[in-house]
Amino acid sequence: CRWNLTFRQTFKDRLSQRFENELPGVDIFVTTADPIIEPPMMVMNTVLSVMAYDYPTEKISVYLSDDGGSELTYYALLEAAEFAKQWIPYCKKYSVEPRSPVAYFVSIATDAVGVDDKKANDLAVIKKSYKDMETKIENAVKLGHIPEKVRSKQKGFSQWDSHLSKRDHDTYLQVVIDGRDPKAIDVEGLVLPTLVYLAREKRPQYHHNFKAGSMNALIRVSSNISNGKVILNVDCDMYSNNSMAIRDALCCLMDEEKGHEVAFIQFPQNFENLTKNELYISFMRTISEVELHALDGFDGPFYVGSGCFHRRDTLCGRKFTKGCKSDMKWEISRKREETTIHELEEDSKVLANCAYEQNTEWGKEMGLKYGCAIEDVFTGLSIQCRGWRSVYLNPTRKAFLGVAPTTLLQMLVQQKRWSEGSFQILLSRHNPAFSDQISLGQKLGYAYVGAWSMNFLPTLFYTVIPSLYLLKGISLFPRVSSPWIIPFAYVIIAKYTGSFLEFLWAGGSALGWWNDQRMWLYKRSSSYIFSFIDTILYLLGYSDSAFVITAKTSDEDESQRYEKEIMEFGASSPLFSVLASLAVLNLYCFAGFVKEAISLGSKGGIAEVYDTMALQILLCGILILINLPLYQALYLRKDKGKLPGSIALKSMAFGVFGLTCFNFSY
Ligand SMILES: O=c1ccn([C@@H]2O[C@H](COP(=O)(O)OP(=O)(O)O[C@H]3O[C@H](CO)[C@@H](O)[C@H](O)[C@H]3O)[C@@H](O)[C@H]2O)c(=O)[nH]1
Ligand SMILES: [Mn+2]
Repeated sequence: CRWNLTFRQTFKDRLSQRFENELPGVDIFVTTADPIIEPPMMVMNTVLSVMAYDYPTEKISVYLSDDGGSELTYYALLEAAEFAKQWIPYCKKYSVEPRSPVAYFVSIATDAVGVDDKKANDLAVIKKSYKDMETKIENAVKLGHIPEKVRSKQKGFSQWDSHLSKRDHDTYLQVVIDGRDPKAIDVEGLVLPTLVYLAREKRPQYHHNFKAGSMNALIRVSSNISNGKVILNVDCDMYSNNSMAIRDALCCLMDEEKGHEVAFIQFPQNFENLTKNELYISFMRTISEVELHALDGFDGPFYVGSGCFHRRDTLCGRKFTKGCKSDMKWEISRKREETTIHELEEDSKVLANCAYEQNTEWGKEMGLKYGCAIEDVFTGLSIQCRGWRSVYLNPTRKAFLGVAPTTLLQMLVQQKRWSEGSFQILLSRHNPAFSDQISLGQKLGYAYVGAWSMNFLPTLFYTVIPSLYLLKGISLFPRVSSPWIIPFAYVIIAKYTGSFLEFLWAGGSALGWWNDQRMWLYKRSSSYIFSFIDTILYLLGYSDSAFVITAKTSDEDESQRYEKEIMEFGASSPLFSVLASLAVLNLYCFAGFVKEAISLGSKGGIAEVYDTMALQILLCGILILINLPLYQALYLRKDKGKLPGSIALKSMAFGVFGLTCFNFSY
């Protein structure tokens, strides 16, 4: 994975010089699924940030897909559209960065600007408008529905009159800002980007295919409304942190020599809410700063969902053909200038109905692929198998910032979904090994993530067996005094110094690396076991794969502990039962060994023990150190984030049971 790291730099001024008047239309998709887990205010900040890109506004169209089918989200979008009229000109006037209002307000030190200054005045005005919008939206959210007074003012709400539930409703679609309308202008009189709300039809008898389903509905609806040649897709928490990102991506897509081979440009997933030592997701650092750069050296990175620019036609199944340079036209084809907005809405709605995809290639060769827990990687793979390459861009000013999981359980559940999806790909007939279109390096890249799940086997082996044998006094590794220790010592030292230095190089902290080792262990000994079992059951037809949405909020207590980097357990999940049982088993083994060693020590046989058992002592000892926060959560902590008593009991019972079995079998 580290053979051919590739780093790219773009020259945006040259893009402007050559192509400023021929820049393509860009359709931006934001997906949300639940107004509770994904608060409308957060979603609106993302929407506003992408509406305000440094790019000709008439060429930007923003589509919000709401799988929650919630009128609260719709209402929030109406309010955001009003606020955009002030926000977009403000951003352009002061070259604001980042362009998510809330992130911007946090980032500027208010006391730095003079009071009578024009800028300070503008800032106060814009802040006030933002507050007003926020109050209105939050009040509606608190209330749980839209007050009749507001409802009656906007005919769009009447779509909800027939609403049955989140899983059973018509298509709701409204062009909130019609970019073609000469009256759709901001406070400075400049045109606004097009803004569309979509909640695709949901019926219990049709599978909705989660995010992939909503993306496909968006692809069709947008093709009927703005038909931008480039599609950017972001998760609802991933706001734009760099207003130049569209131009960065276009530098790669419009490159006259190589651009025609490129299907998509992936930016890394970075996070805003990280603590100093990244308690849970420090591994994303290695993925973003090292592994994706490495894949870029082998014909391109995976498509990892958020922060990715696609060519519309390659996303819809187009094959790469050598010498197709000439028909890559970029002109904007704003469709149907003459249709009225009402007509446009009505015939776009049909495209988002459940039955539309029946007996079509959607979900197979068209659009995002269905039937995999990570639709993104699966879709990217199929694009690469059609001969395209992809590009990884990681500018210094991060292009997108999102919300990382803030509890251990959220992280483990997310990891379960990711490893399950990768394993599904590996076991399917789409296994990249069979493709003759993708390079060996890329195949190895897919194999590496595909095998995540299976890693639980060696991990379980190494966390259980050497410790049990340590207790028994049976040595499994070479003696320290034997030359056979050299390969072991070499691998251990080289691997860990390597990964430590790399982590620091990638911008992490020493403690962050230590946390990373813990997460390495926890993912492998919980998420991966369950994803392995679930994938096998899924293949045998016994279970259906689901998409558990990652929560993007946490309560006051929880976030305080997160800030202080205290690990959050607090739930009785089977994932925790496994982790606690393994930790307790190791504690017993180590304690038993220490007791034994003390009595041996008094008889003088201790040196022999160290010589024969050194590696097992090291391994078991490190497992204990790494598990310290878990023991605390089991036995010492009193707050809500501790492990529940039931898990303490279970893990103790398992520990005793494990030891007894082992004793009897030996
Ligand atoms: O039925 C659904 C479920 C999810 N989503 C949206 O999908 C996005 C990602 O969901 P999240 O719970 O945040 O998942 P993550 O694990 O953080 O997301 C990563 O992994 C997913 C695949 O597992 C990809 O879809 C994402 O793009 C990628 O960022 C969010 O905007 C959701 O609103 C939907 O639109 N419909
Ligand atoms: Mn997410």
